[in-house]
Amino acid sequence: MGYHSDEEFSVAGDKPEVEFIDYQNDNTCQDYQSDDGPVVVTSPFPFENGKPKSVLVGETSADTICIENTSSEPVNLWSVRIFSSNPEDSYLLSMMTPPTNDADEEAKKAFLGLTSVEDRTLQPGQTLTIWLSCMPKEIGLHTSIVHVDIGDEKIERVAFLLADDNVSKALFSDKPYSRGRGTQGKKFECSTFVPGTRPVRQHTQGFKYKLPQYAIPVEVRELIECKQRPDVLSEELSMTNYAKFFSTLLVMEEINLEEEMRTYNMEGVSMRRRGNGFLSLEVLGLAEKRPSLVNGDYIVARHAGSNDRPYQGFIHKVEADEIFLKFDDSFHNAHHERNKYDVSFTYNRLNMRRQYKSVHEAELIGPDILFPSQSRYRSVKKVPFKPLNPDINTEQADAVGMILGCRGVPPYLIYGPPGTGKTMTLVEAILQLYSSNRRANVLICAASNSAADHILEKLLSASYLIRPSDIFRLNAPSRQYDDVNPDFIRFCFFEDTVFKCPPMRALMRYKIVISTYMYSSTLQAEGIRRGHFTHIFLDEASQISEPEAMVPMSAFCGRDTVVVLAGDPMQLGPVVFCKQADQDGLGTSYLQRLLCDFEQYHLEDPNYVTKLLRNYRCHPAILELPSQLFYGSELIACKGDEVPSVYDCIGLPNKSFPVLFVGIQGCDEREGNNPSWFNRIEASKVVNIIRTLTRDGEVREADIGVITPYRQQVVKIKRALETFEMPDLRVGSVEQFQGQEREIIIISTVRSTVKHNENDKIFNLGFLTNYRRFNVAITRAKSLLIIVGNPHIITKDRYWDKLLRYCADNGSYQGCPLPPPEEEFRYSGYSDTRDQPAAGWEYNQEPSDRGFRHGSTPSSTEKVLEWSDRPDEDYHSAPNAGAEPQEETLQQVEEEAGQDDVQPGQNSANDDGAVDAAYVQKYTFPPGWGDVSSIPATGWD
Ligand SMILES: Nc1ncnc2c1ncn2[C@@H]1O[C@H](COP(=O)(O)OP(=O)(O)OP(=O)(O)O)[C@@H](O)[C@H]1O
Repeated sequence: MGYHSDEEFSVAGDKPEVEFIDYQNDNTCQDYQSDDGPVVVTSPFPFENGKPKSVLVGETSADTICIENTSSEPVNLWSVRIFSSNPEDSYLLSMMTPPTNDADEEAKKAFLGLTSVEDRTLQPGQTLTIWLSCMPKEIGLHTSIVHVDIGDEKIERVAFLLADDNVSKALFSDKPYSRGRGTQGKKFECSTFVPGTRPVRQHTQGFKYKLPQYAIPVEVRELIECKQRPDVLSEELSMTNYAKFFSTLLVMEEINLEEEMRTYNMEGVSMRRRGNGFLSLEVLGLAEKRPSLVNGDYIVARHAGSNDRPYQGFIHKVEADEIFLKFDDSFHNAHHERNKYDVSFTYNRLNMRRQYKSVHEAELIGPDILFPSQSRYRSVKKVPFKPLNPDINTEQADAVGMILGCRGVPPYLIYGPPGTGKTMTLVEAILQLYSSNRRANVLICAASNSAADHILEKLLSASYLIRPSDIFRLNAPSRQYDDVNPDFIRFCFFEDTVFKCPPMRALMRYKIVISTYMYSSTLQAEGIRRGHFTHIFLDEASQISEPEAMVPMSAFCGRDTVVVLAGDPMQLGPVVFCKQADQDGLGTSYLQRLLCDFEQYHLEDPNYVTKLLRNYRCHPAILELPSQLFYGSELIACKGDEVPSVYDCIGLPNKSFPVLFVGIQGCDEREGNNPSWFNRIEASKVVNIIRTLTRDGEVREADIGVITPYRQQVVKIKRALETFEMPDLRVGSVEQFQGQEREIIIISTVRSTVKHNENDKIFNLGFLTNYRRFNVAITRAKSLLIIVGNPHIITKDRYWDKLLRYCADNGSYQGCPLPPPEEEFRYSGYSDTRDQPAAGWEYNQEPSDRGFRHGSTPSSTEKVLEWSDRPDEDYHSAPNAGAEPQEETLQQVEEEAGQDDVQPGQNSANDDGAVDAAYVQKYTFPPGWGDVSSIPATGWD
């Protein structure tokens, strides 16, 4: 289908450049060669496996455009011309075969590239062959629009080439993506099974406390599976319904996780006999933790298609994509290599059980933790102290003084925007307690292993004070020994490189214990009682759900325990997979509930709370935008505004503005059955920037961090960096960087394809549209922030667009042509209720105001009206205009979004970095073209 119009082409001088043409993998402009008219024009550079053809930078690629007159009359070919190319002038037309890369110089010189071919007659049946060639100088997508003006027809062809370099080429994947994952949720009916052989317990000591099962009550399960809302969720949260309320939310979450885990079930698979009496099973995706399985988990298997009683197989070892299992002996004896099995994975309930227990026991610790009343107003006597850290400012010192003066609950809160020294204040308070109060026993909890290590690191930087034997870093056995910084190993307890909880007598000797929230329950199992810890510090407390926060609190809070929470509700919140549970309260952190529901916190009574606003981390230019967008411009930049000259090597366009947007049109892809996205072109660009920065040795690799929202992009960038041996350079997700900082942060945004149709322009940016993730990502850099991404995609999200314009307005944009400023969207809603600044809460945008205020959640109806009210864009020049809209079902989209970078049981299984849930949107979009609005319409309508 070509485009036919009665209008004339625009005059040459008016023609716009191709700014951006998008495509989708499986349907392209490639089928436009069968035109209705008498002239047939072929499309150059057909897609390969649904993707643009890959070419190497510096090499010439050429393909033909054949113009055939199929009529019985001669037709006049008025012109064939390159209407526009991106990058500019990257394509040429010619009447002869362009010289190949190894052709001699003379042939190359003799080659005459044109931008247009004019005036000739095509006889009936005659075919004219014209060559379109491109020699990319840069990596990224190269596009060209070719116009053929023949007889009465005007026909358009669009060419795509993706220019790779050696780094991106090495990341190329020829494994096509398929959504197929296991048996897609097929329920494996088995109420009982033949028990398997458990691995030997990793704990040498018998736990004094046995964690109850907390089986899901049948009636609650039925209710939730029938999509009915349990009554308790409509009640106001109180001391009497606290355990029931949160248990119900946990059940909803657990059922969701079970379903998710079932989608990995497999049918008709084989197992292999391995040494030491194991059977091994290949589980594709295991390396990416899809599913997340660790030693001690189990699967259930039976002969394929049978209804036999199934067998339980415990996982004794996990290696790459294989698990090593032990079933009952009878299963092993009956096994033949040719046997086929149906396999069901089970969700690891351990962390859920810890949380059920925590909410049940929370009722025992009384209302001062759960519902700190205003009637029992407290007046804390600030304790004077001599700061150990000479840098701490007045507000931080006040907070420490108050913490030292606290006697028992309610909790004390330190909250404030990124980089305002919350962790530093906690560290000062801990060190003051340690050095001045020999009775003090401190427990510090963090949301992930990396966050817990970060606190250990900060404490150790004052190591002249702390005796190493007084401090202990508790690790779960599932944590890999090699994952721990060798400097920290002496603070851990392990046997044969397996981490353990030390025996009670050793535990009692430590003055400072650092753990993740979840694994702190092991201390209780080991015998530590309530009241042992005089102080409990909960860092990044806004990142965890209330039941998670209750794990250490309900286990260890005695009457006199001082509890201190630090966090920022505008940064990443709790990980919740079930949308309903998320909305009903599981997505609200305990810290947020205190700030929201209790006046003494809400009004920032200094007896309960300190708010920090001085930012010491970021260059003022890095800070300005997040301060404006999320903190009512209240943030005070305390870092100097010098930009080190060592950054000149990357050619900062504005030398005093260290926020650089590097625009690149790459290709977002997925491979195998892994739903996470990657973009090899961006990966290569990131590596290139890193190599330029570190070339002279003035910038250390440890000073650089790479943040990208997609797990697979993390893998690809790490792989690309392996070649250049940069082990100290951290590449991770936003979640893994929360609480952390680097001199230089490079963000790779990955997404490069937008899907939408005429009526529904809701964007498919997935993880990028979470404002909290955005806020965390852009506030990690101290001196230089570089964003590598496709500006045409990024601009579709309100916040990323602001960042893009912020860079452009300050002359700090490099790369492909910028999209025109988007029509100012009136955002009455966001991509979902969690996706707006603090659902139910928001920082007040009035600088004079206090900061927080209650807000209301715009309804989704408002959002739809808003979008459908937008004037229709000009679609008729789209090559697939008129194509049948393809509707993706909610389920498909949920599957896609839900799997993006979140794995059920990930935290439960490996106690590792928390990840935020994907928030699901419903999209309707056509196959074929993406951003149809960006195809130049001039001349064709
Ligand atoms: N009073 C201060 N003077 C100088 N530097 C400070 C001060 N307070 C904090 N910093 C520095 O600011 C940076 C951020 O501090 P910190 O990590 O404690 O902030 P945070 O509020 O916990 O950040 P986030 O919200 O991102 O977790 C660190 O480099 C820290 O050393």
